[in-house]
Amino acid sequence: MSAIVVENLVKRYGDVEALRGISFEVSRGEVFGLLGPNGAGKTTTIKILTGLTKPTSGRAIVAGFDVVKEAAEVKRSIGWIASEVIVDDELTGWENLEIQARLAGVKNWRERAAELLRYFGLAEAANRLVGKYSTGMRKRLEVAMALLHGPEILFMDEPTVGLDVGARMGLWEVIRQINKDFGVTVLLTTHYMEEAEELCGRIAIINKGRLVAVGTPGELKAKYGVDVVELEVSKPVDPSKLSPFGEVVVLDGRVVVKTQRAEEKLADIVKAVDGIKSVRVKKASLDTVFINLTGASIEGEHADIKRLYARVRWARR
Ligand SMILES: Nc1ncnc2c1ncn2[C@@H]1O[C@H](COP(=O)(O)OP(=O)(O)OP(=O)(O)O)[C@@H](O)[C@H]1O
Repeated sequence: MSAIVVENLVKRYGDVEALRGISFEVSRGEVFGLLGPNGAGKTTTIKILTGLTKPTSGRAIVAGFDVVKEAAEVKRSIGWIASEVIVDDELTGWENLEIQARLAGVKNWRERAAELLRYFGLAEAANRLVGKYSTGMRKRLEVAMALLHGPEILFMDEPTVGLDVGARMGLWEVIRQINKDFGVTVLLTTHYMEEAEELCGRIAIINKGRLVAVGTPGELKAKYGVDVVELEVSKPVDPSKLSPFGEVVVLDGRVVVKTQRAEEKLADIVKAVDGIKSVRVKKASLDTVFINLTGASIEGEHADIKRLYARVRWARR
């Protein structure tokens, strides 16, 4: 049986059509990634699947239960980790787990909490204030809290945003381990292609509320991979000068040329354009699949920090 079935999901917020009819399935035991540029509808999808908001139309079945008609059963079957901080710094790890147990109504939680703390290497730190934990320890505690009631499916909305490289890779390892050891199905959203490629068996790419591709990283690269030449320009560009080299997308201050064997064409491409400030060539990869399908470039670290602050502000509202 599938862990998640999404059928023609539509979500409107007033005039904004956040989801325009998306459908996909996630098998039990999969690590499945939802990828898409800002505003694509990733968070909206997760909110519907976790029962935080209702779809305008369409249907979603999570762990065998309808997200609208059987919301309580869905809640019991899933765990949810947001990118914004959910642990309380002024409590110990153990106390955080206790609060989670009470919120989720977990009986006999003490044994399970002790087992999870051991599993995540936090047993010795259990009675220390979380404010004194390292980032990696906090993340492991968050995962322990989400697993306390024994969910079948774990939803993670941009789980590694704002983490440094070490903590990010540590969390990847945790996700792989819990998937293997507990058989938990994971649906995560991410902006990082590397993360999707490292972790996800299959990936769905969403753009402007529509699902534009789904498959394993290998399948997506074989089907949609292109070389991308990205030019940063100081003057407007006439796209017809670049069209002999491939498909041209003109963005704000940037031009993207989607092509094959980019290295052979680079000299001619550069000659055809005035006012080039910088040139970047990306060989076919999941990055270029994403650019090809969404026209969006991948966000850099700077944008990442801005996103994190925006999310923390949002979480505090
Ligand atoms: N509560 C809301 N009210 C009105 N519009 C909303 C609301 N929540 C989301 N939207 C809009 O719906 C669209 C999809 O948003 P969503 O947060 O699902 O995208 P996302 O892919 O998660 O983006 P991001 O990566 O930036 O978080 C956006 O246009 C957004 O502005």
